[in-house]
Amino acid sequence: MIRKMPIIITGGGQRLGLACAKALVAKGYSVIITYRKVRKDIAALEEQGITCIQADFSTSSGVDLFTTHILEQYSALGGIIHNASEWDSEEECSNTALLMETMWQVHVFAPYRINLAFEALLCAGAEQDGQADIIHMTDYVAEKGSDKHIAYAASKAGLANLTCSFAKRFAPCIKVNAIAPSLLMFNNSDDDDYRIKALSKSLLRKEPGEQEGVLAVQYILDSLYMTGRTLSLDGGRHLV
Ligand SMILES: NC(=O)C1=CN([C@@H]2O[C@H](COP(=O)(O)OP(=O)(O)OC[C@H]3O[C@@H](n4cnc5c(N)ncnc54)[C@H](OP(=O)(O)O)[C@@H]3O)[C@@H](O)[C@H]2O)C=CC1
Ligand SMILES: Nc1nc2c(c(=O)[nH]1)N=C([C@H](O)[C@@H](O)CO)CN2
Repeated sequence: MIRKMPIIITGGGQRLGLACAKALVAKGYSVIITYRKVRKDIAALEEQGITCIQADFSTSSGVDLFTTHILEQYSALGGIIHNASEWDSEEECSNTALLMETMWQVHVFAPYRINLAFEALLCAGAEQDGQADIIHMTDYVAEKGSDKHIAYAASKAGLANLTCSFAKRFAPCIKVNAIAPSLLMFNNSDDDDYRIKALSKSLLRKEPGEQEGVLAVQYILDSLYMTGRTLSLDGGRHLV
């Protein structure tokens, strides 16, 4: 069932967020994306009728600016997909206090504040469409930890926990679920050795691509009976 109410995708300027935005608008959804850096795809998205809002969630004021803008412009929402994310490691960032602050800010503080701010809009959307959705993009390492991305993994664990709390708080009109990929797509900067090692971590040994994440989003949006749960997209990594 296609929602009439707009769905917000944060971090929609590239990769998974961009793929989700294109897939949903192609199916007839009304889509809003947030982006931080101005990228080549933004103009094309606007031509497709996608509302593109610049937002930086690395500060509390940046989150407040975004929520205020949406509350002024919209009276109902069909959903929000918290996809925006920084993937920084302790190796790359010597200031580990700042690293943990940033990870927590983007992956926990921002989704927490945005979910609370948009509760009434999402309930109004559920009145129109029959249901509304919050989807948190977490990560396999939220459960298992990561020795190279400690702050990142901890913040994704915090986001995973928000899934349970908001599912309880917002039921029955808003479903709240998570998607936990292990590997969806590499970054251009990933060298061959890194790629070979990453592929060997799962049973299926493949880089599925962003469409694997798009499929999971579509499943959750279509589901009538899933909330407080996580879809794991990990190629059997938990059995290696
Ligand atoms: N790619 C993968 O294999 C995996 C991905 N995931 C998760 O899936 C989701 C999508 O992954 P992927 O597409 O690779 O994500 P990206 O690394 O491409 O990040 C998505 C977007 O987040 C935005 N973003 C980063 N920091 C901020 C900020 N402070 N404020 C606002 N926006 C911000 C970026 O915007 P800009 O570029 O404009 O700065 C970027 O376009 C993420 O949550 C990720 O953690 C989990 C496991 C594996
Ligand atoms: N925000 C991001 N989070 C993650 C990314 C990414 O590119 N951006 N990539 C991964 C890796 O794919 C990792 O799961 C395996 O190499 C994890 N999170």
